[in-house]
Amino acid sequence: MKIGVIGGGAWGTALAQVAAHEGREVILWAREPAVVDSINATHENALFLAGVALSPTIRATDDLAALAGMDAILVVAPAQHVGSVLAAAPVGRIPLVLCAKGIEAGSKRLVGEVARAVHPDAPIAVLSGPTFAHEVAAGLPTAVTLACEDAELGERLAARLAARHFRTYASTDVAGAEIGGAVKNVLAIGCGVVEGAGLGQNARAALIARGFAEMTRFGLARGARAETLAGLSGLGDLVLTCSSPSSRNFSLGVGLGRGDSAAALLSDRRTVAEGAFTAPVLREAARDAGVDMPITEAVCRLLEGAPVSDVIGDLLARPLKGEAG
Ligand SMILES: NC(=O)C1=CN([C@@H]2O[C@H](COP(=O)(O)OP(=O)(O)OC[C@H]3O[C@@H](n4cnc5c(N)ncnc54)[C@H](O)[C@@H]3O)[C@@H](O)[C@H]2O)C=CC1
Ligand SMILES: O=C(CO)COP(=O)(O)O
Repeated sequence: MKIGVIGGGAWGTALAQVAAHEGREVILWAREPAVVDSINATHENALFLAGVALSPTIRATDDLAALAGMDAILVVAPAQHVGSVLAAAPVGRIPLVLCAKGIEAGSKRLVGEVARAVHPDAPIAVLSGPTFAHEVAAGLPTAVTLACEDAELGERLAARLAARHFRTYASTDVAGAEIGGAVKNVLAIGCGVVEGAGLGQNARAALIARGFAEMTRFGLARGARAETLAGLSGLGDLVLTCSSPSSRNFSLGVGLGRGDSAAALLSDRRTVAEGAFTAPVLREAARDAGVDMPITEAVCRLLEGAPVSDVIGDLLARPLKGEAG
């Protein structure tokens, strides 16, 4: 089986490593010539996944045309860039496995909707779950959701992308898998703020639980299934990303919680914190759908520069309500 990977960041590289270890032929497209050279010459991605010895069979390229004829293409560019990169890729009817977590600004589309618009003949699947790239690349046990509306294709892809330490659980709920991954990044920024501002463990647990309620309300309004949101790609990833400074979203939140500005925190990073881009568009999408998302609203205000004490004070001052509400 020939696997193409679009995106030479940490996650594209880790997924390429899993596939190559399973004996797949892997071609990875990267945007940065330095990544292509580093992978081909030294079998390491020194820019985005330094210190991991990659399989020498992974071939990197800067030419999207090299992905023609693959059996499946993993799409691992940041959510805001998936549309433009896919538009230049020779996809046709090749199954696309979408691995980015986010909502496109402006269009308010999930990544699957973006991919369908660009390549309407390509079957779409979503791979999502609690997956820090460095752990996956190190061969540590990991489990993900592999969602595809075509159940038979989904099971085939799940079998072919799995490895002994990388368990894939098939699902047909594409929207559910996508929404969990997109929303958890925003909530992880909020949990980071709690950490950075020293608000305590109780507050963080409350934010995870009430954040999950938000994710569920939004997901159900957009056609997701509750069991998907409670699974690996929803609650599973929410718990991971909200508990660890390994998360770029969580660590962005820690900086905000300490009083640094979003602009300063985002300006000197090469890696992506998807929640910063998803938060404003998620807020718009939630308002469109008539869904109350107070934590998402709070994260947006913090990204816009509102003082932490004001935002937390306003969250706590909201009228009391029933837990199911
Ligand atoms: N790193 C991780 O542990 C995981 C990441 N993801 C998701 O995978 C996606 C990619 O993230 P990472 O691989 O971590 O990236 P990264 O943060 O390691 O690297 C940044 C990536 O963004 C790309 N990029 C920057 N500007 C671009 C542009 N204008 N056009 C196209 N690409 C551009 C770079 O080429 C590079 O591949 C994100 O949606 C992320 O949420 C999902 C699961 C785990
Ligand atoms: O999606 C991830 C883990 O599942 C990675 O999280 P961060 O993008 O916040 O680092």
